[in-house]
Amino acid sequence: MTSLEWLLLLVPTAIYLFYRWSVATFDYFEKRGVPFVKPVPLLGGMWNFFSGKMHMVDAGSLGYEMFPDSRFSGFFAFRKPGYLIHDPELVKQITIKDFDHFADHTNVVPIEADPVLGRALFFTEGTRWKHGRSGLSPAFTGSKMRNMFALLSNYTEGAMGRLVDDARRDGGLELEMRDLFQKLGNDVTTSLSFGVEIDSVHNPNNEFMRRGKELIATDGIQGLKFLLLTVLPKSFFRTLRIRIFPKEATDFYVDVISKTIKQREEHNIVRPDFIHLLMQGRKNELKIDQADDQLKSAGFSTVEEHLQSSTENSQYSDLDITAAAASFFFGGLETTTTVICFALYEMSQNPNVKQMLQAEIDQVKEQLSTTDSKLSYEVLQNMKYLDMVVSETLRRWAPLGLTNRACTKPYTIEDNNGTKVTIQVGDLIQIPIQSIHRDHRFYPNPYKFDPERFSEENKANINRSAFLPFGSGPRNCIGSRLALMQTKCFLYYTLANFELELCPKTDVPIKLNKRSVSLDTLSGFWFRMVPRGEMKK
Ligand code: HEM
Repeated sequence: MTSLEWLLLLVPTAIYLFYRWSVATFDYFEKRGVPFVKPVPLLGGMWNFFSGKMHMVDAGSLGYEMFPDSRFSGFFAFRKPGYLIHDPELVKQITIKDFDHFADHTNVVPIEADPVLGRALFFTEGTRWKHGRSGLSPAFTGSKMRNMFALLSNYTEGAMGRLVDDARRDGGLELEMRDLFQKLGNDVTTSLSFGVEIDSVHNPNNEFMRRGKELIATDGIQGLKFLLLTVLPKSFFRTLRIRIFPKEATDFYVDVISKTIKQREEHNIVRPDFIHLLMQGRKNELKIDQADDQLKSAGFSTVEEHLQSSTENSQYSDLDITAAAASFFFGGLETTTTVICFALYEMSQNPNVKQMLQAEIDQVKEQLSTTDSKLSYEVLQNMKYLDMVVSETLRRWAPLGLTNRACTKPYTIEDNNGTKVTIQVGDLIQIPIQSIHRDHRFYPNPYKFDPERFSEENKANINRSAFLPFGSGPRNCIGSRLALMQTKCFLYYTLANFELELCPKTDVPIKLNKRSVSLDTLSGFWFRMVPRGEMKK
């Protein structure tokens, strides 16, 4: 045969074999009698996201809408089959009671590939995770949050004061809220996690802001790597030494942490932040406080810690401390910014909610000024309407609309029609937080923004298994208290200082950016900020 004839034979054969390989797993659910979302060759259910048809969370939760009567359905992440768990009681069983069958998240980063991300809690597995979680959890208790509150509150009060000055000087400010609260969140996280104070609103090009953006990027190549972590074997990243975070960003943070620790040790500096707590941790001095019992709740949405805390033998290296601090950035910045932006947007559409919240804030301000005191952690936590608004925002606009688990021990589940299947080690599990939060069976009129759902009288009717903004079980969000404290503090000072008017640049109703991995809008959240008492136009 001539070369051309070989080519004509081999190319179609290779294409055919590749096609057969790409669809080889697609009979997985049919064989097991599980309803499933029809996959597209090679991409599986990801096609709906890659083609721009759906947001990643909607594409991943499609089975929930398609099979409302099933407790679970099947999906394909590329070629890999996975189960979407619809029934909140089954979610609870998997994440709490039978946690030892689903102890890991699916995206595990080997430390040989990425020394920082591989040590960050969300991306660790097995004993490394257990050790890390029980060591870190004493740093997130109510008393530790209360000790950090002054740093957070003083910064936020100062930042809002500077914005009021800017607005007075310029006759109002027109700002995009995601950008603004990312800067404020970046400054707070840098202060609490790295012990450094910055002002990113007035100095947006500072290195912490630049590096912080690199850390949290979930688009482009970094985003693709995160996606591939779910479906490719860990050995792929380990063998090829594929980093997720850029090396320069990692080196920058390790250097900052090492210098800060050295300086604090040399000069006996104590600052109530995470570095201090983690330094205590490595000396086995980080303990649960007596006050923690009373300060357990930071509001309706707080999740409980399931593991026994322990800092015994926490041999934290500077790299471990850097990884913990970086993971707070990664886990906390986008998520808290999202809640604040959507809360402000919803209040612009529901002026009665905004008025009630501002009335509560004004009352607190008044009480504080008569006793000449400052806002405290306890006072903030006692603000009932603020808690209702934050809980409803977390329900309506859950920042992480999907979370996952990897099966670590075989597990049998049964559907309403009696079909039983055994989930095998390594199989993917997705938990559709957003779909559950928007299901009329749990929340009547689910698309209505209605903080009254969480009022004293009504909250007893909420099915706690169907409220999952911070996930569930031992792998729930370790930072829920910090997230709630920061979100409430930002909202308090924003609404205490400003009237916010939505600008025409922002779409109403809001249009989501389907290409974004996080919950983001196409046109941003543009508001005109006018200092209170100066409304004009
Ligand atoms: C409103 C803000 C936040 C939301 C909605 C949120 C939500 C979540 C969710 C849904 C999970 C997965 C839970 C699961 O799989 O069951 C998670 C995990 C995690 N979050 Fe958050 N989070 C927020 C803020 C924060 C903050 C401020 C921090 C740190 C300072 C943080 C650190 C983490 C970490 C480290 C994990 C992994 C825990 C583990 O695997 O053991 N998050 N978060």
